[in-house]
Amino acid sequence: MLKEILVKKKAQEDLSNEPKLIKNKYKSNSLKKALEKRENALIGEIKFKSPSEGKIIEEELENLVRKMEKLNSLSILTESNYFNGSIDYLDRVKEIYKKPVLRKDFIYDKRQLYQTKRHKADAVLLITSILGEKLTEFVQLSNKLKLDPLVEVKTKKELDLALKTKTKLIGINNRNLETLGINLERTKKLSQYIPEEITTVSESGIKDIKDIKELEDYCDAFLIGTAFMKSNNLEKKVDKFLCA
Ligand SMILES: O=P(O)(O)OC[C@@H](O)[C@@H](O)c1c[nH]c2ccccc12
Repeated sequence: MLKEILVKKKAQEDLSNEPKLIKNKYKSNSLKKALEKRENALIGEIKFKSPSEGKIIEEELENLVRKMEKLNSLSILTESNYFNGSIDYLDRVKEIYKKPVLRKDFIYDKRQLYQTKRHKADAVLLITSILGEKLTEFVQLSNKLKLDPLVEVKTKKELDLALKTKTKLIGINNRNLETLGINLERTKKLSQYIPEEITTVSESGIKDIKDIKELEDYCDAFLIGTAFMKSNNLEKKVDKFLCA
């Protein structure tokens, strides 16, 4: 799956004119800091479609943001083919939501980091299985651009690579990107190797308070998308998760 997404993305995206920002024109909000508040350590994700769910929701982006505004941070899917996202969503969200916004996409080229910054995100997802040994350089450039990198891992080997970088945020993805299956045990298994000073985020497949209770001793924060998007009362769902 990951491979297909990347092939299509690379074929469509023209990064040749992406300006390299010299000055940091945009101030950014620290995602790590936002997640340090134990009672609001949630990243709410906006995604309209996904390979595992198909179509998820049809609603105006701004409406969704307003309903989620109590959350301390948001993740915005910007990949277009498989997730119906758009890079412009970042600008639209930042117009009305002043807390940290994470760009959720498939980053393979450093120019995408400048692009992310230009579209005003505060943080960026870096997927270890895409970047491999290049991860260190990408973390460095993200930090330089004041884009908090959230480094995503799925295996112990990927985690070892992530720990060699200067990242302060690590996300453990509970979803297998090939089979799309969920395994929450992965958070339990991998978190034990992550040093205290790093903020550990458990990503994907968290459906209800029970899942949060099961994992809360193993991580510092949660990234939740589908459960929010599919809820028939999003504001209430946000309140419920915030009280967990
Ligand atoms: O909708 P969920 O199961 O709550 O998952 C959210 C998020 O973790 C998931 O969208 C995700 C995690 N890593 C990714 C990488 C690319 C695209 C999407 C993702």
